Amino acid sequence: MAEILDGKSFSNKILDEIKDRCEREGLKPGLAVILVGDDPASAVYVKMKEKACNKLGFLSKKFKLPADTKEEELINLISDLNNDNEIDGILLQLPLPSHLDSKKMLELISPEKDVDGFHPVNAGKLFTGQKAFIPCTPRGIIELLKEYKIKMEGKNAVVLGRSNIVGKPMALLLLNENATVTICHSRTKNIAEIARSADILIAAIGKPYFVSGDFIKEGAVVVDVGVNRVDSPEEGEKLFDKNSEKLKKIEEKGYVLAGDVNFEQAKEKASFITPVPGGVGPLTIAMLMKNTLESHLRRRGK
Ligand SMILES: Nc1nc(=O)c2c([nH]1)NC[C@@H]1CN(c3ccc(C(=O)N[C@@H](CCC(=O)O)C(=O)O)cc3)C=[N+]21
Repeated sequence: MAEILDGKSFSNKILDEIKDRCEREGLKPGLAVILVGDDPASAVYVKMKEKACNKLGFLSKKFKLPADTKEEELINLISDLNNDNEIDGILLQLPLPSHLDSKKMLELISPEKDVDGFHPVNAGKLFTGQKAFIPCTPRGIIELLKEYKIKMEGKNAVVLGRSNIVGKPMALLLLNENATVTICHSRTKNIAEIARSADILIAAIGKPYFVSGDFIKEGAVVVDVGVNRVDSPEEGEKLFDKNSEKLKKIEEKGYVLAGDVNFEQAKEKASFITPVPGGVGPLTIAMLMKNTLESHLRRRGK
């Protein structure tokens, strides 16, 4: 039976440390969050980022733009924020409505304020091993593994998923920690078999419960990045056990979060596992705050 990697408690510890430091040193980092359109999940995430800012005493500026925002308006806002001295971090919440080109918009954010680490300059610096803003989710996972003293050096790490936001930077960070890294994706053959070779398995594919128990080697460390919303009872019945709490949640809340990993099956084989919710998600927010503090310090030459 696996030990839980408690991302929620660890992220609270990180947030407390940031808060203490800001109070001690009289720091007030500023984060701007841009939300375009009215995707309900995005609204929830943006609210969580605002809450974290308030808790830490950060300056928080939120920009809620309508779904039909013109490219030019977004360009102007990003440009204003690049020049706003109170702002240390700019986060453009993804996904954007389809008429806006997210690659193009992300490139307009000053790399010095790119606390998401999505700008090609930061991605390139990570690639070449220079100091850079590291994308929050993979950074949080590395810190979580270190917190639990999980050795990465020489271990077989398998990353499921190859996105620019999680999979690719995750693989590079594990490589930096001297793991032997394999990346699997939608065209990979024998994905379960490759996953079973993993000492450390990172699931970042975005399909609820894709990773079943037979993807997992006995004693593996399993990190679940999935935050899939399951909102129909029919889909819930296919995924979860009849008497699962998750089925009740769909009725109560209208949806429930499911990871990429079938937690009930995986926990029987893994040595450590992250839950969903309460695992990687909260760490993403904590790392965003950490990146924003670091940006603030750097911009002030500290
Ligand atoms: N520019 C940009 N940067 C992002 O970092 C970004 C983004 N766009 N778009 C969407 C994804 C998703 N994301 C999450 C953050 C926190 C939780 C989180 O804290 N989840 C809680 C539960 C939240 C709930 O109940 O819905 C948990 O897992 O315990 C999840 C997901 C950041 N993202």
